[in-house]
Amino acid sequence: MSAAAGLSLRGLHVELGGRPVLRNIDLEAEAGEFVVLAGPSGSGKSTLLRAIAGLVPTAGGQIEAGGAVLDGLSPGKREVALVFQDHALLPHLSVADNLAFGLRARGISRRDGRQQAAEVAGRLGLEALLDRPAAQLSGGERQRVALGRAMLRNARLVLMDEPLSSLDAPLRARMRQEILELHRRQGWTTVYVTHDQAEALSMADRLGVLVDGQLQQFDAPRALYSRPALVSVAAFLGNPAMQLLPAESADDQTRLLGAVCPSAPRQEGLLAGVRAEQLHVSGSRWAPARADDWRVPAQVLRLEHLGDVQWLHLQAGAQTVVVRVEPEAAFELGATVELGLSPEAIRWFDAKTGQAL
Ligand SMILES: Nc1ncnc2c1ncn2[C@@H]1O[C@H](COP(=O)(O)OP(=O)(O)OP(=O)(O)O)[C@@H](O)[C@H]1O
Repeated sequence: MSAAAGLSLRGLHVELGGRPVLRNIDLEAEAGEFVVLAGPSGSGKSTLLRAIAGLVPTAGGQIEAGGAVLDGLSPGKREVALVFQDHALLPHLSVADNLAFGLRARGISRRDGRQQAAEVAGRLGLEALLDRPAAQLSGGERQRVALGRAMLRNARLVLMDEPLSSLDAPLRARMRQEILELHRRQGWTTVYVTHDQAEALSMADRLGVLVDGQLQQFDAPRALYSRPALVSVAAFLGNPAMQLLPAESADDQTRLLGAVCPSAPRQEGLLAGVRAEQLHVSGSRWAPARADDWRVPAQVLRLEHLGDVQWLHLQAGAQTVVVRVEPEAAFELGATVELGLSPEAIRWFDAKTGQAL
């Protein structure tokens, strides 16, 4: 139904209320790619989508989709579909009328509009609901209608702004798959905004992390997770995020990552990034201590039991760290355990610049 199209942003700059909200954004997405944009609240994710759609003015840079420059085109001329978190449906209109909404403005007759709406409803499993008012739909059904609208928009590029955030967890997991299948079937280039870690890591072909209006890193999710280029990405991505331990400061910290880590780079002002699943602890089956570990005694501060996993919070010198252990592991509060770390698991950062070494 829709032609595939890539997206290219070059030096994109947006100011709102006299303040820069997006700064010098460069991003190239291939046609058919599923791009996810993640980042803390207020980092500019929605603004970036709105700028691509032509809903906020840009103060510099260029936006190209499918080889066509979009700057200067009105939103209606951009062939871009937007799917919002609240679905933007008209509650009193039927599913059919919601789907067909906007087709009339594009010169499509009422009869053709209804026929196209019925076809799309069939593909989304909504055919039995065509006459039902949108207000009487479940969250998942509403989400499907919003996706159906994007399909009817005949869009080259589809922008989704936290489309699943109002759904409960099991439905969200199912809709993730539905959205990915639809994206592939339709040949869309999709830019998907979320602050959900699981969505960002599992859905993206490539993932961009925005912090404070700047695109920090744009790469495959696995690369971002295991090799963050910046402290800002390390500190955002993953649940829990990468733990950043200062390597040079108080005596205790030096003990953790100086004396105990003989091959640590001899440089001041470093941060050692480690993930909870890369730390080892005596008494755990999932995270057993290994022979070549650097080791340090640590005290059990707290255990967080989440059903399928436990997070063990430890105090090691002045540092608190979290280790992932099996749900049945038993640790006594206040007990001393041995915390271990394989030197090769560490990702080193320059504390001043935030850059990975
Ligand atoms: N119309 C506006 N006028 C002035 N500032 C705005 C306007 N809209 C957004 N902002 C500011 O721009 C920044 C980015 O907002 P944006 O909604 O793009 O962030 P976000 O990353 O999508 O956040 P969230 O995850 O909370 O939705 C925020 O500081 C916000 O306050």
